[in-house]
Amino acid sequence: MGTGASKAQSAQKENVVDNEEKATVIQNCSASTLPDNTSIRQQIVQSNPEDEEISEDIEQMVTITQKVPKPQQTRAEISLETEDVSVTFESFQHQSGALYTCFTQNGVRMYFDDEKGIVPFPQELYNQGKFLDPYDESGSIHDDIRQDSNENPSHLENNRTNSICIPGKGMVMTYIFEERINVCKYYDNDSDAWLILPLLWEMNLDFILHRVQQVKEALPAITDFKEILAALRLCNYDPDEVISTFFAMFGDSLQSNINGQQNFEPIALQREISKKDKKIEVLNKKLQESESELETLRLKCKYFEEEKRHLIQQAESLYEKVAELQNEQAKYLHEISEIKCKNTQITDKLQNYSPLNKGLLIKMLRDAHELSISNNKLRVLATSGLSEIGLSMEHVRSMTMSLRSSTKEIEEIRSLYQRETMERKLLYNQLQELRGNIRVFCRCRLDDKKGEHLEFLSDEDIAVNCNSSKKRFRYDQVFLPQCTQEDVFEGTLPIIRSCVDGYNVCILAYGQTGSGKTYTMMGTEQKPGVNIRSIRELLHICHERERVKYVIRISMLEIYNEGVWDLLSHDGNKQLEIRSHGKVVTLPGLTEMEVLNEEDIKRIMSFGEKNRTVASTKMNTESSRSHLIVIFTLNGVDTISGIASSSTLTLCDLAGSERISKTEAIGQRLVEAAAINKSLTALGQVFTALKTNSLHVPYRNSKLTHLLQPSLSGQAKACVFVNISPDVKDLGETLSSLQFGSSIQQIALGKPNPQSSNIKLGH
Ligand SMILES: Nc1ncnc2c1ncn2[C@@H]1O[C@H](COP(=O)(O)OP(=O)(O)OP(=O)(O)O)[C@@H](O)[C@H]1O
Repeated sequence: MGTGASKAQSAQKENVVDNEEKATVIQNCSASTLPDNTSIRQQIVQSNPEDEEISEDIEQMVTITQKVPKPQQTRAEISLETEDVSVTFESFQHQSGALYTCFTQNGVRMYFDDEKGIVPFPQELYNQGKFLDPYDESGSIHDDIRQDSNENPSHLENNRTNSICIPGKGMVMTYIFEERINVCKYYDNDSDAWLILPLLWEMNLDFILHRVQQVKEALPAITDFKEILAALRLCNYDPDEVISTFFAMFGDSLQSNINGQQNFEPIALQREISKKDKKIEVLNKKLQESESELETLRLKCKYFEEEKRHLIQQAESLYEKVAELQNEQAKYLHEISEIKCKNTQITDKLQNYSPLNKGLLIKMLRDAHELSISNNKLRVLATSGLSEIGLSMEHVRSMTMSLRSSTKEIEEIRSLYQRETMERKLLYNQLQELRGNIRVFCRCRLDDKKGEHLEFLSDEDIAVNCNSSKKRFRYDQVFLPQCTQEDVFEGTLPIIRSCVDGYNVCILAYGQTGSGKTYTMMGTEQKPGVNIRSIRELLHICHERERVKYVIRISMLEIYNEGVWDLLSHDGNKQLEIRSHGKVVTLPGLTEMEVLNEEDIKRIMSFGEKNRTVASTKMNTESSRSHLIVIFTLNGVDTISGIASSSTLTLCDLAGSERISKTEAIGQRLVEAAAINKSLTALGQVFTALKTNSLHVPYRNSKLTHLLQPSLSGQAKACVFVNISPDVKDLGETLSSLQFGSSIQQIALGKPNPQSSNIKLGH
């Protein structure tokens, strides 16, 4: 790997945010910026069958450019030399602000579509923007396509100048301008302006090809030239910048490929995962929108149901009234007709009928008439009420229909979402397998003093705001201050289980003093930490596997001032020597105690803790100035097959990681701080060597790394907790811890392999 790669590594740390943004842009424009040759050909032939010959030429050119011409190839070999082809480039400004490069070939206007490649310019786009006339109304060249009207080609004679043959235009001059996007332009004599040179033609420039080749050589894992070219454009044709951006995107996957392993699977998986993530995001959004639409419909439906009930009640009471009135009317009519009949009879008989009765009759007739009018009014009212009810019913029916279809749509989206999420999970697991087995978690201490400087962006991302810049870090998981001990243990559960399958497992807590390492590892009586929960889980799994007989032993050690001390020895604190034979590390004389249940473990650990306190008091130091290591050895024998397995679970509460300069230590404290610094630096060096697949991993640079060698080599699974304080006064230490953690995040221990090298204790 050349200088580009080493530059890339340091840039990777410094420019996490910048590179991530660029990476997103590169990913967005990659693979779609240049079309695939078959699709170009199809599209051109479809749009204009007579142009098959031209399309063949283009196809040939794309094929050649995709294969990357060897340096001795001349430009003539890869240019489009068909005489009868006339190409005119145009710029189309979409109302969204996007600028499309179009060109016209034999009367057909084509453009570079981000997804489909070269396609005929869609009819519907004509109304959504305008073609930029190289000359605006005032006669001057349009700003969006003009590079610099003062820049005459004759002034631009340097190594950024080139020339290229564009069919129909002949040789044109190209120039790489000093700006970020679309920097390669060609000089168009007809319009006297610098116009954008499409990527397809840009591939013909030696200047560009040389840089593409440089990136390709440094990163053989990136095989797509279109992607490299698009990235180069974004990075001002600086191959080093492109390399570091790709590092930010693919990290250790590129690293392992550089080291000769021709396995590009992780990159493809990462791409797949990021595609899936995007899809999931879209589906998620759609699901949310549909759900909120459904909620609105549900509310509307509820409202109309209420309305319907109300109207039905009204109609019922109206019907009752109408019926009552109709009865009354009928009664009156009956009475009237009776009276009328009697009246006629009486009139016939009595010529001089009393004027009083006549008046009564007239009054009754008038009453009957009024009753008939009010009856009609009621009838009209009842009819309109009924038609209103009919309308409401219609409304409710249509609402129910759309509710039903929305529910169906939501169900479909939900099942699609679940499928995508499942697929993502599968891909993620595959990626984890390929990456090796080191998980890095970040946990923030619970504190009222949480400042604005920490931003928890997602389950995996945390950002620190300092000096008006934002540094972003990605972990396997970020635990918020309010996360419980149960939540935190969930993350480590899978690797604890693999200890029973014969893997060496190591859990480390890293962070400054007071950041919550001991709380995470040991916890309290009521809220036990990872230590107790892990061993509980181990005991539980061992108990479940009836066929295998397990023997579990515990040892407890302390590393203080580069000395290893046995905390379980009964004859006071005993110093131990680390010996190694090949990959096997031994600690002759180390006390190991067999444990059968949780009570045994608690009792033994509290004995060890007491020994630690006595020792630290004797030495006038604080226990947080040493590394505490608890090792569980698990030996299993399958009672049926007789197969034996052996593994270790190493739990490590590291000493505070604060820098010596901060502690202002002198005398004994300075010696302590220097020892801690040495061992944590050695830990960092081990991780760096693992990251670069170095032939030599400096495990022996400190007692800590020497002891942890079997748990940090290719045959182990590890889990690192980076504990941070939310207090703004700890900002510096928080940043340095997060940086340490994120550098481990990119390490692959290698594919784990059960039952290999081990810590052999007490021999
Ligand atoms: N997530 C948390 N929730 C509640 N209390 C916490 C949490 N993390 C830490 N604490 C409390 O913060 C204090 C400091 O934590 P702890 O002793 O675990 O830090 P440490 O990093 O181990 O420090 P040292 O290096 O001195 O051992 C303790 O009182 C602990 O109970």
